[in-house]
Amino acid sequence: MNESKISLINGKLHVPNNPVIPFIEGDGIGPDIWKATKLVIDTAVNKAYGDYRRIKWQEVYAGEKAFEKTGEWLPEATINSIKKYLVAIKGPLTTPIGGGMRSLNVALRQQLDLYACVRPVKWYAGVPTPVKHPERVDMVIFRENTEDIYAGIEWLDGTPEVKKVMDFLTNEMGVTAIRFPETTSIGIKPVSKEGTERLVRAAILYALENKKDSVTLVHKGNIMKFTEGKFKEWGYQLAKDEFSAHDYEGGPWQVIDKDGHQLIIKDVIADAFLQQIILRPEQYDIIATLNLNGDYISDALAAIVGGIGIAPGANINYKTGVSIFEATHGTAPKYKDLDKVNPSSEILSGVMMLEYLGWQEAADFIVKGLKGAIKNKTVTYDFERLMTDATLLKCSEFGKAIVKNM
Ligand SMILES: NC(=O)C1=CN([C@@H]2O[C@H](COP(=O)(O)OP(=O)(O)OC[C@H]3O[C@@H](n4cnc5c(N)ncnc54)[C@H](OP(=O)(O)O)[C@@H]3O)[C@@H](O)[C@H]2O)C=CC1
Ligand SMILES: O=C(O)CCC(=O)C(=O)O
Ligand SMILES: [Mg+2]
Repeated sequence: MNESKISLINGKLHVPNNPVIPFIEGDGIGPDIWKATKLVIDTAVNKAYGDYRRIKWQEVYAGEKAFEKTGEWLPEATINSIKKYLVAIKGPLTTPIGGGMRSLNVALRQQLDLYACVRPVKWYAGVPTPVKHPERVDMVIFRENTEDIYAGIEWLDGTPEVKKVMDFLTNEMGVTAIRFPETTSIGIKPVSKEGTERLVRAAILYALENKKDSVTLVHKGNIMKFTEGKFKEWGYQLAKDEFSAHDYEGGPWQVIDKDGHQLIIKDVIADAFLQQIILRPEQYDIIATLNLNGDYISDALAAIVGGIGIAPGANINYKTGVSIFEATHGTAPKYKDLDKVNPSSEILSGVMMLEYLGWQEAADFIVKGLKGAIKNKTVTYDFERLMTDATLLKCSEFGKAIVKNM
């Protein structure tokens, strides 16, 4: 057995003391935030475990760097390496808008079947925010990561393909509601029972493990009845079938009783949810939602606690153990190579990765360092511009400030 390979045995992650962890540096601001992140993670692991534990980083390629080196945007070797070593971390990758290739980020999630995009959102004291009570926000988003309109099934207006689909819809399916059939592009939104169930199951298990008060199914089921509506129905049904949930105050809300703790399963329509997270965020803990809703909600919630400079995430398949940790934000191209942006999103994704490995002591050192740097008002531009008397740090300097405060 290769001692430095993380493995999943009987559903449990086995982590050697020197695990190989593949990383993708990323495009745009990727190299800057990765440098700061690597420094912070390596220092925290060393501080927590000395020479006993150390990550063996293995660079794998995707995006612009991959194209330069191999002529491919997402080489097979990268996918194979992540499958082999199970746990990986990545920087953001560029996706052209409109035409051009499909998202490499989405491709990685789909090819590795990383069905849960897990994005915790909470406020760190001292971070400037646009709301009065950011401390009331403490949520974890479970975003379905492999289906919905992100599956990329779409046809461009004016092509023979879209004409074929249009003919099928009008002639064989009796569709009459397409307003301008000659100039319409078409996209398809697949949402399955299996896809919904594995996502909602992961959200409920997380909520029970962490003794949270509620899981909220966020959907637009009033309009998209058979996709978003079924997501809600399948979610409630799973709570009943697998967790013995029963009606709460007459239903449709459910309640799960476990070890003297009550977990409420509820639902809310997505637009109403987006105003309630600003007005009454304390009513929400764990959010389970479909892919597009989850994308919007991630950035909206991040803004409430200080912006996407401090919004971590993970893409996980709980069955295979394969996971990629990554910031919620993108490549912010205007800041490329300026050593300017906030590396906190990537660093906190590293914290999630360490927690996933069970290396809690190292994760705790990073959070302590981050809190210290923010408390001292030594911060990057995104926070500094909203604070008074703060010291403006570069991306790399902020990494060092975290290390200093560990
Ligand atoms: N998972 C991934 O790899 C993702 C990739 N993308 C891709 O990234 C590219 C750019 O997307 P775009 O829509 O501009 O979104 P970005 O998230 O890249 O940037 C939007 C704005 O967010 C702020 N921001 C982003 N990252 C940071 C940071 N680390 N610290 C501080 N502020 C930050 C900046 O705001 P300000 O201008 O106010 O300073 C920036 O201009 C696209 O190709 C997109 O497809 C997008 C999201 C996720
Ligand atoms: O892949 C992309 O370019 C965007 C993805 C995204 O916005 C997200 O996952 O939050
Ligand atoms: Mg997004």
